[in-house]
Amino acid sequence: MAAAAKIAPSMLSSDFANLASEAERMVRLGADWLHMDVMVRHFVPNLTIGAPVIESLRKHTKAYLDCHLMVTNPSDYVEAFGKAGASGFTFHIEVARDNWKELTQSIKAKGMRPGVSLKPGTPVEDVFPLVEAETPVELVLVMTVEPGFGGQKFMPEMMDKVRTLRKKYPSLDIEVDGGLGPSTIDAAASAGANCIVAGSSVFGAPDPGEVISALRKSVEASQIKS
Ligand SMILES: O=C(CO)[C@@H](O)[C@H](O)COP(=O)(O)O
Ligand SMILES: [Fe+2]
Repeated sequence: MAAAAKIAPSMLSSDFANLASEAERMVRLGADWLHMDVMVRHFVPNLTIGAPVIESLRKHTKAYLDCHLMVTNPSDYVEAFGKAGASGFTFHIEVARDNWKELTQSIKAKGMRPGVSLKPGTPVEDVFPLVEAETPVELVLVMTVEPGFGGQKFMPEMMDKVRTLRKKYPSLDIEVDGGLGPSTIDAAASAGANCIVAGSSVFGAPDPGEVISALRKSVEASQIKS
């Protein structure tokens, strides 16, 4: 069975001063997940949010908090994110080549769904062992921009990675992140992505609900065709 469509507005593009009401607005407009970008000025040159913000937001929403950790030491964050109420914990393979097994197990032990992400320059084969492990990751996040900032241009050449993953793992959650919106969604959806992160295209739209439903329609239409 096809993995269900999950539309995940990236809260990086929201009004951080009103995070709880922005989250509530996204859920009301049809978001399935809320994508939370964690950056601490190493791995990427930007600074966003950490566990205290997840903990505060959790008090205001029951939504699935899809946490994308762009940090060099993800294992140091597992305990705090589990306690804070994160739902998914996605780390980068580039910084977890030696400890991904223990890391995945600890994420699960703390009650979160483990995911792995790969930067544009990282070959897709690098994540196969994690999907096939005894304790597997449950989501692969294919970066479609260089991580670090919202509002960048979608890299269509990353769709080969999505196609490869979808062919090999028919029911895996495959997430795409970076530059997704109404003009790029068909490429990602037809390649087989089912979890769609979208920041600037949702928050910058006059009608964010319309964008969320257009993203969902494209994923569902591609699934019917395949
Ligand atoms: O992880 C990242 C950036 O590193 C993303 O989640 C962005 O926040 C997506 O923003 P848009 O490209 O959709 O504006
Ligand atoms: Fe992200």
